[in-house]
Amino acid sequence: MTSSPIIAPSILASDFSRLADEVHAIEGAADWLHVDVMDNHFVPNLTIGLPVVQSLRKATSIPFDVHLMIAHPERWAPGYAEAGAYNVTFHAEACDDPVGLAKTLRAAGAKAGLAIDRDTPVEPYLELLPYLDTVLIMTIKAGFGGQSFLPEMLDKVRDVRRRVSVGHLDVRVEVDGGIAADTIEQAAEAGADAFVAGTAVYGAADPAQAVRKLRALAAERMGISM
Ligand SMILES: O=C(CO)[C@H](O)[C@H](O)COP(=O)(O)O
Repeated sequence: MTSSPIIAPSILASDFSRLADEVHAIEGAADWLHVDVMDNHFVPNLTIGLPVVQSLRKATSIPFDVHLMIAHPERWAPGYAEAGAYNVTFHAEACDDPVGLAKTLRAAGAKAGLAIDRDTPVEPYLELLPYLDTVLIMTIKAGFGGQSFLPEMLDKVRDVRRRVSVGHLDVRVEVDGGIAADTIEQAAEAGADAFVAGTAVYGAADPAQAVRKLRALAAERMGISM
């Protein structure tokens, strides 16, 4: 199955003092809004949490792609599903029972995603794909925006894509970190079909136009006419 590319701008790169306006700037162009939740524990950075997501949910209809870079995701992830997140992704490195948490998220009405950080191999998690809706391959070390894309992470993307294709699974293969006009095509060619972009979108003069350009580049490489 070939799916249209998903472009998910990361609000981490937006102006937090004007969060709702920043979201409205990409509405109608972007597919998902990527929401980076960091706890100053699992990663050294600290961003936003559930109250902000609950408030923002009322300000826009764009689907939320929540990326939990937090310890003990089993304690917090269901709250994001209940707050109306479309997709809730937690880290493999932080979770003892990924299948159990994925089932909980689905029961709460969300899609379930598993994130794999830079230094984590993907092989042990390939057998979990039937329980997942998204696999997020970090193309940087999780924790900060604005880092350089790591092309060596694309072997993980290829591995996941191969397993998804062979198993005829309905799983999005998402990449996050350093995705921009000069890197998105490599990621698409490796098999990614969902792309998080922070700096490349919110650092652009016209964020909506930047989203459209990224989607066109990805679609062309995926052989999809838009
Ligand atoms: O998860 C993240 C950081 O851990 C961000 O989503 C990611 O860094 C996106 O930002 P950029 O496109 O600027 O790299």
